[in-house]
Amino acid sequence: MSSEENTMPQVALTIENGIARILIDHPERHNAMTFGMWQQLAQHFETIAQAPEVRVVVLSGAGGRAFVSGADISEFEHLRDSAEQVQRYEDTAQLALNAIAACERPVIAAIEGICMGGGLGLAGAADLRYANRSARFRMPAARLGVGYSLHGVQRLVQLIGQANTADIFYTARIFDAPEALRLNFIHAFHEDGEFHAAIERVAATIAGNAPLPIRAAKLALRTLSAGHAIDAAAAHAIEHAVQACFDSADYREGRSAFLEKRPPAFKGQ
Ligand SMILES: C/C=C/C(=O)SCCNC(=O)CCNC(=O)[C@H](O)C(C)(C)COP(=O)(O)OP(=O)(O)OC[C@H]1O[C@@H](n2cnc3c(N)ncnc32)[C@H](O)[C@@H]1OP(=O)(O)O
Repeated sequence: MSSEENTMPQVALTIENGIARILIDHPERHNAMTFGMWQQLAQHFETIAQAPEVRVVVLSGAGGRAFVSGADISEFEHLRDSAEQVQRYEDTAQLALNAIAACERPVIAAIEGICMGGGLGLAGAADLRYANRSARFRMPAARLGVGYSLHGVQRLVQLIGQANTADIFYTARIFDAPEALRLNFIHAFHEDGEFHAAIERVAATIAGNAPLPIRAAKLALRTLSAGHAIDAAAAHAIEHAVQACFDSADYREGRSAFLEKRPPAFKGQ
């Protein structure tokens, strides 16, 4: 038995230098998400919500060959053989995906290798998606006979459009990183040997920027992507978040740093 086979599937969180790293760790199944892993993922976002020092979250897969290969199919027999069980599973996965979308800090999906099924959903819930050149993408629902939730389809439509979503769903074909970029699913891909450094650079850049304007922008983006008219309460919440930027010490720091030709040091206040 290899050391990989001894690992317990888990989702691990570490926080260091303003960067929260969430590692999907189930490499012997290409980081397939078990029911327990969806629960752990949601819990980590609760921890992050209570950790004001976090400026950015990086979501990645262990082992170097996969980001996430989707839901763990070996559990389907036990967890998805009645309508209630399917609903419970969907609700649990949805809770984790909503936690990513609702996180006030930007979430980066670092897609190294396989990104399929629920892995596409997971990456799609993040704010930013970067892949390595060897990454492979697929929406295999139609090859497996599994249904995909309305939210999941909606998120893909928002990212890659209705026609492309239909294409990748109906054909269930594998596509590569250049095509994922062309479809607008990812922002960029990097050569395999440069991938980790590229992720570190973007995470450090975001962590060094002022948190309040980022928070206000994420709130606005999230409200706009809800797909319905913005009501007065939502508009007020966004205006409030924008105003908080102008009232902040970081705003003064940003202006001073610019005028003094030095890098800014933001405190998130
Ligand atoms: C609402 C959301 C629903 C979903 O997400 S449903 C799941 C959607 N995902 C998939 O359908 C992907 C399934 N996996 C594959 O098609 C293949 O794997 C890959 C193309 C990703 C990789 O192929 P290769 O490199 O040949 O590896 P390998 O030998 O197939 O995989 C190594 C071990 O990993 C297990 N595994 C891979 N993906 C999953 C998964 N999603 N759930 C459970 N197990 C998985 C395999 O079975 C195998 O296991 P063993 O070594 O015992 O033969």
